Amino acid sequence: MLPAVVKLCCGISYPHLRSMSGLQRTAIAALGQELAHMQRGGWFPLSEWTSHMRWPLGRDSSDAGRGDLRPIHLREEELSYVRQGQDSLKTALEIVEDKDGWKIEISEANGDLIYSKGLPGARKVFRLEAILDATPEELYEILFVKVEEMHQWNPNISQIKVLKHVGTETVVTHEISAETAGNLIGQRDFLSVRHSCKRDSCIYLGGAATQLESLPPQQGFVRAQDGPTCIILQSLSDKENSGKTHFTWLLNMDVKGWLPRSIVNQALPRAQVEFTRHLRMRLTAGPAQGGER
Ligand SMILES: CC(C)CCC[C@@H](C)[C@H]1CC[C@H]2[C@@H]3CC=C4C[C@@H](O)CC[C@]4(C)[C@H]3CC[C@]12C
Repeated sequence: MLPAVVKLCCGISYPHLRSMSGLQRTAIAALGQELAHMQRGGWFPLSEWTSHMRWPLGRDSSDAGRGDLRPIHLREEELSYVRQGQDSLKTALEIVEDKDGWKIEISEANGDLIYSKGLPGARKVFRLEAILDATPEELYEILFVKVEEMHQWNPNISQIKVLKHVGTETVVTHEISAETAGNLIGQRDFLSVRHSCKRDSCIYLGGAATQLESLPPQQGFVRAQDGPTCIILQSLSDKENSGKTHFTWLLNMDVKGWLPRSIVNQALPRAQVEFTRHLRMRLTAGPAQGGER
């Protein structure tokens, strides 16, 4: 019965589907994938993920500077990374947008503020709020598009590699933090799915730990987990702040290993302060090696 109904619906909607573009096409391709999956006997409730297709992929998300040509035949594995990315962003935004229970952890002389909050399970998350002298697009370029260059301007990161691109909004990355003098936690590696989404005057970056068969935990490294995490880049339009960005960053990290919680809870907000300091230096100095900003 269900396949017959689906066939009937497809017949009726075929002319409309042909004229669709951008996100609509991706959504339809995703639906096609799901139906194929169901047909192969791997049924799982559609509603579990269709809710994410509408959000946070808003009407603008297809144009984060990347045109309209999108792969419409995502493989199931790739689709799963897109879903993980969207889910991480959604979960992280829920944490950030819940106004209860935040307390100021660090207040910097330059106005940057870091708040913290305990989540169920005794984990503490940190939220940095800062104003940066760059547009959201410039920051998106530095933080997402050129993520592999991050070690050039941030000595706390020793390497970031993009292992997989899924469309233009989702990547799987392998990150290795540096063994720096001030870092009591020691070197870590991370395997993360990172997802971007543009809506109105905001660009959102989400991320969470993921798995990749070809990159199991590496010998000699403690694999930490970053996320669900997000960065919100909100364009400021008032007179004195025009061209600037309100930068919100939720750090939600399980550093793993055997470490006293008090050490971890001091190191994480400090890592945020450091990160922002280097980001500002990158903004004033431009890229480390040639090229235009
Ligand atoms: C304290 C120790 C364990 C870690 C210190 C380094 C931390 C601060 C580093 C390690 C990996 C880094 C992340 C690597 C990749 C991205 C994706 C990018 O789009 C936004 C920044 C973001 C999210 C980085 C934020 C800073 C980060 C979390």
